[in-house]
Amino acid sequence: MADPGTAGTGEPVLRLTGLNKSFGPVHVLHDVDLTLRLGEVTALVGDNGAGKSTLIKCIAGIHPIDSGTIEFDGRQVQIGSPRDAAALGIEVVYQDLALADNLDIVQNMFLGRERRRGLVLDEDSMEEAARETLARLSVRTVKSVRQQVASLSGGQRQTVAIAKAALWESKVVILDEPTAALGVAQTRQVLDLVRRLADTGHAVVLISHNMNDVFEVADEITALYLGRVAAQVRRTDVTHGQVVELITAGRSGDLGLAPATAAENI
Ligand SMILES: Nc1ncnc2c1ncn2[C@@H]1O[C@H](COP(=O)(O)OP(=O)(O)OP(=O)(O)O)[C@@H](O)[C@H]1O
Repeated sequence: MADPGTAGTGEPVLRLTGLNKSFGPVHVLHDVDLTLRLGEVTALVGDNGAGKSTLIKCIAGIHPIDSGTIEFDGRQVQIGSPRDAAALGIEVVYQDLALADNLDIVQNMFLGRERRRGLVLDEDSMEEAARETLARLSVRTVKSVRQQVASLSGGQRQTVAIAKAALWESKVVILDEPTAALGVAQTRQVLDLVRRLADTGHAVVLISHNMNDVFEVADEITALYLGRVAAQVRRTDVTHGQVVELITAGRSGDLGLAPATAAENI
């Protein structure tokens, strides 16, 4: 029987309990529980409108929550702004990547958080840190950290955005459909990077509609259905078909879920 939120082996870093979020009369998230663990990739899946973006925006401090608790590193926290999220070590890579084309990789990785020595930018230190981060993540697809982002391929841009998120001693990195616009080879590279991000100690959330990506790289799968957690299960405990059922019907008949994890009474 699946045991939501406790089956993983990594250390829990972020725990959401009973999270609710409405926009006016529209109740979007219902009593959402979610545990993220260091060293693990949690795939967040769900149909269009299931509430994935809303959930990550609550974690990222963009949407205030209506009720529920957020624990980070074992203590209860309030995340009132993206700045609060970043201070805790939560980074989000949105689909637009938020990279500046006219700047190089180093400038992008430090955009808005530049290092200075006195009044001048400490270019050497930033360049070194950018190189180190890319090396730690075994990124070999980027030739020079002084390359302009405008000249990079889609996969390289995604790589830079992910490395940027890993630069800030972040503990939780949330990736919104990182492979959506990529071809086969670049998808492969980005999935490898997602895995390495977890292997270097981060808790990674991967939002994806692609079951192959999910099964390739996730440790844990959380399925949202109409704003409720239909299941949080180990990837090795489920089949593609069962996850598709969770996404499309909010339950899977042949999956032995504890009652609390089944999206009942919807
Ligand atoms: N600012 C808002 N005001 C009102 N309703 C909203 C707002 N943001 C999201 N919603 C509603 O919340 C529900 C969940 O949307 P959300 O974007 O979180 O889903 P999603 O799972 O990310 O979908 P997709 O896969 O299409 O991105 C939808 O019904 C959407 O219309």
